[in-house]
Amino acid sequence: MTETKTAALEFRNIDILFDRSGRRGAIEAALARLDAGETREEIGRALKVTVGVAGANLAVARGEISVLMGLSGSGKSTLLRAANRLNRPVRGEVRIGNGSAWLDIARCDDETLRELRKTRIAMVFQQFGLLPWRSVRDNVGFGLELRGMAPSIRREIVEEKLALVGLSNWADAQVHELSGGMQQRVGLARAFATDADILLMDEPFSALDPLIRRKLQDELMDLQKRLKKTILFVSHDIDEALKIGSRITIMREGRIIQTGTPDDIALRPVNDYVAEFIRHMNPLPTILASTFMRRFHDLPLRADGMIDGGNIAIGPDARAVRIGDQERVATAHHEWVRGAVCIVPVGMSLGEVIAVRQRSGFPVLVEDEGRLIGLCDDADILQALSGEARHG
Ligand SMILES: Nc1ncnc2c1ncn2[C@@H]1O[C@H](COP(=O)(O)OP(=O)(O)OP(=O)(O)O)[C@@H](O)[C@H]1O
Repeated sequence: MTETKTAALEFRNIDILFDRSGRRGAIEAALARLDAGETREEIGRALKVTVGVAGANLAVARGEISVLMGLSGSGKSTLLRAANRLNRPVRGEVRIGNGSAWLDIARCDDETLRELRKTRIAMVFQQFGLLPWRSVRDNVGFGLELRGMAPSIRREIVEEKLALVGLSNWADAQVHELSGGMQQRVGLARAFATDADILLMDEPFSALDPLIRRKLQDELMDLQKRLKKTILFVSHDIDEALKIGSRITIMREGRIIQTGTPDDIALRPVNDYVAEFIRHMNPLPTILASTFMRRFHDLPLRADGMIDGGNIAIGPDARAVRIGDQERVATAHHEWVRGAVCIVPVGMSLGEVIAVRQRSGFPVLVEDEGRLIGLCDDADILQALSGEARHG
């Protein structure tokens, strides 16, 4: 399996059950019923055992942001918390790469687990998990302090991480003096300070108001470009998931329904349940030109040899374009001049394509690594807006 090679963290056949009955053998009985195909609800009713996660398989690749998405109670946090054994699976493995070998977090000894939590896996919570009576600096350095790191070295690392999240001037402030968004930055800095390569983020931004939330999402994506951590991120917001996730996993009633890239989820939902999530997303920042443009190789040629794009014709050298009986130049959108047709990159979002289309007044051409490959006209944009995006 190629995924295994590059995975930093891998869940294999994970079942996590919670016994509310206190009866001996309840978990084993629940597993037997689970294997016989009974639902979470049936098992809960019959045995007072909650199925938190069932049969979950997920590989999180090194350096990616993998988002767990689903409604409340779908098992996202339960699965996430198995990654540092805050929840212990009753069956299955949680594998983490350790040099050239794998370690099973679900079964390793306590000493190894403590070491992993200190050095490899850090967690950022929704409610920040900060110590309000400590200063910002002392919160960021908390994990290092626990590790027994000397104050002078600790201070250096803490300053560096505070600068990373833009809080250098707040180092001596008390945490309660900070706004929610700033407190969450302290949480991020603390996670970064440990140098953990795996970050677990449980709805870290959901307590924040929408503007701050979007800003922190942008900041996280920026930081991630530089730091290249492996991030497992829980969210119940499809827009957030599609924005920050390199891969998204949709969960329902403890089970994984679909794992895929944002495009897979948005354009190729495996069933109505996933499609329903997608119907509620905001397509403007999410859908990319690559997915709703018309590709040149799907378009007919005109008698004069130009590609027939309806309202626009594109010459064989692909820079000479014709609208009606007028020749136009095609130019990169950031070098736009009046009367020109704009060329945008294939990764441009629907919202931005609309803005460019609006400004130039012409259909928009799409390029990939310097080569023109397609176009977006009003009909393509409307189809994308109405959820009928073209498949890439
Ligand atoms: N420690 C626990 N003890 C008993 N039941 C639990 C425990 N943790 C989770 N559960 C149950 O497991 C199921 C999945 O919960 P989980 O918190 O993982 O869902 P979630 O998708 O993260 O939801 P939310 O978005 O509301 O946090 C729920 O039915 C929950 O009540």
